Amino acid sequence: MSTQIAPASILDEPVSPPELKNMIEIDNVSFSYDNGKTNTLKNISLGCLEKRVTAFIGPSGCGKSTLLRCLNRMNDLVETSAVTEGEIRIMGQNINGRDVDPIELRKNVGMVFQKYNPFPKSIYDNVAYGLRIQGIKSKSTLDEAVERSLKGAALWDEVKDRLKDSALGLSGGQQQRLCIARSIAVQPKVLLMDEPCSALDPIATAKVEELMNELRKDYTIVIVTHSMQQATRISDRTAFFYLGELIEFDDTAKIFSNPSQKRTEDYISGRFG
Ligand SMILES: Nc1ncnc2c1ncn2[C@@H]1O[C@H](COP(=O)(O)OP(=O)(O)OP(=O)(O)O)[C@@H](O)[C@H]1O
Repeated sequence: MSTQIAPASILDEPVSPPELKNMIEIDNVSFSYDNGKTNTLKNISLGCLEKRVTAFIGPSGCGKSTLLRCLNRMNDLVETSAVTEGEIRIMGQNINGRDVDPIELRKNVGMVFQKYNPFPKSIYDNVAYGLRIQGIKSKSTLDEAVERSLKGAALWDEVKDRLKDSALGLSGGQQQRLCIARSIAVQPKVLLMDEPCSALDPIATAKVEELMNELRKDYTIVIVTHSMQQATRISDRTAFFYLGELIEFDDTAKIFSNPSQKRTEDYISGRFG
């Protein structure tokens, strides 16, 4: 079955070697926003391989962001919401267990949002923020972490001479890479990205995509994207959702060249969504 002409992957090693483990295990998860009256997510099971990029795709309202926010318990902020069934494990630990502190969880599971949201502080202070709230005061430790994180976010060369300037003076693409630097400064294991390029122009998008290829060497990445071209370029595996259900989950190359399900085929070929 041929679908659409998909652009080539930009990833260095797009294969999934069998020795890779699942960093995230989503095991038969249902989720409700309204005290269990209706389930927005229904019986979702999938695993996200460590140091690989998993893309969530599907039409608006299918539950991609909801599932992403379940992974660092951001949905806890909605009082009436809950995982009604199943379990999510990260590094083998049930993240909804009673002993899990969501603030601790979020140190390991960072998040980058659609609308870049630097603090109205200097570039340096933005990146150092998470470390300072962990109580780190040593200037040399902070300097080192700021440089490492900005290099890791491919922003160092552009800002190294103006670290004390306001982050709000950077371009949109630079602000998004600064937010990525802020997330990786605390050395999480997982990076969740909710449409990180949707507010960026094509050049800034290309930079963030190249950056993701680099970040994937150290982090497990889960990205929600509306762009099927982006999913093809930067993800190893893709999950297609529809009306709160996981319809198909497979290697990205397979999903976009030879999907098993008709609904996946219809979606990626633009017949709906
Ligand atoms: N805080 C909330 N309270 C109640 N319902 C919500 C909340 N957030 C999302 N929903 C509902 O849950 C469903 C799934 O929304 P979600 O944002 O996860 O979908 P999505 O696939 O990410 O959509 P989009 O691509 O448009 O961002 C939608 O019907 C939405 O209205």
